[in-house]
Amino acid sequence: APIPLSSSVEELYELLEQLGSGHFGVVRRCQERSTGAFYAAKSVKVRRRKGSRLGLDRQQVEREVRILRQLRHPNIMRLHDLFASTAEMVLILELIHGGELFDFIAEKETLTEEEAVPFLKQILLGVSYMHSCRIAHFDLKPENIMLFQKDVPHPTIKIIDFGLAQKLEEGVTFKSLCGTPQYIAPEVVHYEALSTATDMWRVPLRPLSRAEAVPAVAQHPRVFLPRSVGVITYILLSGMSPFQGETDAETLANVVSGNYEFEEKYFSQTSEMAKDFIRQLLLKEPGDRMTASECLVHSWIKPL
Ligand SMILES: Cc1ccc2c(c1)c1c3c(c(C)cc1n2CCCN)C(=O)NC3=O
Repeated sequence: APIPLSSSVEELYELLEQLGSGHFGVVRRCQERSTGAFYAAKSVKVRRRKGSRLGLDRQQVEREVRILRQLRHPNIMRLHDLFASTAEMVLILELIHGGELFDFIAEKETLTEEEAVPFLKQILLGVSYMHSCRIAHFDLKPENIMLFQKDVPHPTIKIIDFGLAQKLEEGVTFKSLCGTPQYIAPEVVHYEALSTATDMWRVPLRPLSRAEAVPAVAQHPRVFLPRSVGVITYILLSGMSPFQGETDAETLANVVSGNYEFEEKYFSQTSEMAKDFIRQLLLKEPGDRMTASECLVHSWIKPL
């Protein structure tokens, strides 16, 4: 019998329980029939017609796939297979068992510096690799940082969900919707040049809907570092968000003014090196922030 040109995902994979759903679509555990191996199947409804509101833009999903195909790093989830039909696309992804870093912190309240540094080092390795490929994630936040397994002494970090990622072409300015800026970076608010730093400046406000996305001009940036590693570090060590205000407006004002502090109540046990690491990231001027590689050799991350 002729080999079918394109088979449906169900022919090759048994779809199992739902693992999560959100703007990224629906994620289910699945098992490859031929090998018995388990994966995550992320199915995304794509628009049938240009103008329709339902589903995501096919180009956007195709961009995610193109980007995932370029990335091969132990701290970035792997794309295993892809199925596309007129109504939906199914990405077969590496199955990550340990859940979100966010939940892991929630269980522990806060992490000691000894626990936080190994996580941050892996995030930085994944981020610096992605940025060296000139790829910006544009939606990096604790929900998108998962643990490969969690009940092990040294959990492996996996960065997931490149649904909003962009390839920063050499010298090319591209306009892009900065997706859900759950963390409004100062440069976004002021419509200044965005870059990989913007990709990472992330202050966890309340989850905003995609509709609240702020159009942003992402320009060809110098590849430098994101503020969000600073924010994520602040949260890992204190359980608090540095710019959180009573209302989103207040949080935004704090973000734009760049004012935050190390409250004694939460930081009395924190080392000067850890605070210096955070200070060198939570800088308003994107160009002043450490780059990922600079972070990796900061005295707090790289012991002498
Ligand atoms: C065990 C488990 C539970 C929830 C999962 C996943 C795995 C998961 C996975 C992925 C994505 C993009 C989202 C996922 N979600 C949705 C929540 C992500 N923040 C993925 O790429 N591999 C996963 O295992």
